[in-house]
Amino acid sequence: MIQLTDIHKAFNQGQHNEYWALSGIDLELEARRVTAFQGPSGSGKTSLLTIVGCLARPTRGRVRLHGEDISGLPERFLTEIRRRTFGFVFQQFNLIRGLSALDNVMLPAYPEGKPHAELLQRAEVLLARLQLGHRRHARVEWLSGGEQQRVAIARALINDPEVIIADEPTANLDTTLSKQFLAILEELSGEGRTVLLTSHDPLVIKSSAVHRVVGLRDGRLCGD
Ligand SMILES: Nc1ncnc2c1ncn2[C@@H]1O[C@H](COP(=O)(O)OP(=O)(O)OP(=O)(O)O)[C@@H](O)[C@H]1O
Repeated sequence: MIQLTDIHKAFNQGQHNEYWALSGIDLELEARRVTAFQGPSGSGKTSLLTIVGCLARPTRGRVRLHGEDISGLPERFLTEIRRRTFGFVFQQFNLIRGLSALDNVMLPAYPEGKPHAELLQRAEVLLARLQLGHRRHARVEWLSGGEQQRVAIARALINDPEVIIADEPTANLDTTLSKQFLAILEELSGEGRTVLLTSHDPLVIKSSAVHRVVGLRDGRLCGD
C-alpha cells in the first residue's frame, strides 16, 4: 500500500548543523496491518512517520501510495491526500483547549464541506464508540489523559481514513489505559484500517495487536 524507496531526510541541509535523520530507508507497508516502529530516541521514527503521512517531504527518495508516486506532488495535492488518507494521533494529543470534545473531533472535517448535521452525528457516534458520549460537551482540558487520548483517536477517525498514524500513543498513559488503547487498536485493524505507530513501550511492541515491528537506529532500518 505504501512503498518507501531510498528515503533520506536532512535537517538544516547545507548549514554547519546539517543532520541526516533518515539515511536510505526502503520499506513496504501493507494495508490493514498494524506496524510499530521502535528504536532509541532520535533514531528517526517520528521523521519517518511524518514523511509517510505527508506532513513532511523526504530530502531524497520516493513515497508511493497505492502505486502512485506522491513525493513530487505540489503542496495542495499533498494536503488533500493527507486529509483523505491519514488520521493522526500525536503524543501530546494536540487537542485545542477551550473547545469541547465534540468540537475538537469535528475540526479536521470542516475542509471537506459536509453538512454540519451529518458531521455532528458522525462525531457523536465516534465519541460514543470510544465511551465518551457522556463527556462530549466537556472542554478537553477538563478530561483525563485517557479521555483526551480517546478524543484524539475520534478526531483521527472523523474523515474515515484508511491509515491511522500514532506517535508514541501510550507515552502519557498508565498500564490500564495503555491496554485500553491496544484494544482500540485491535478494533481499528479489525475494521480494515492500516495503523502505523512509533513506540518504546514493551506493552505495545509485544502486544498481539501489533502485527509487525520495524526497528530503526541512526536513521536506518535494523530488524523487521
Ligand atoms: N526540525 C528538526 N530540526 C533539526 N533536527 C531535527 C528536527 N526534527 C528532528 N530532528 C533530529 O532528527 C533526529 C531524529 O528525530 P526523530 O524525532 O525522528 O526521532 P525519534 O526516533 O522519533 O525520537 P523520539 O523517540 O525521541 O521521539 C533527532 O536527532 C532529532 O534531533
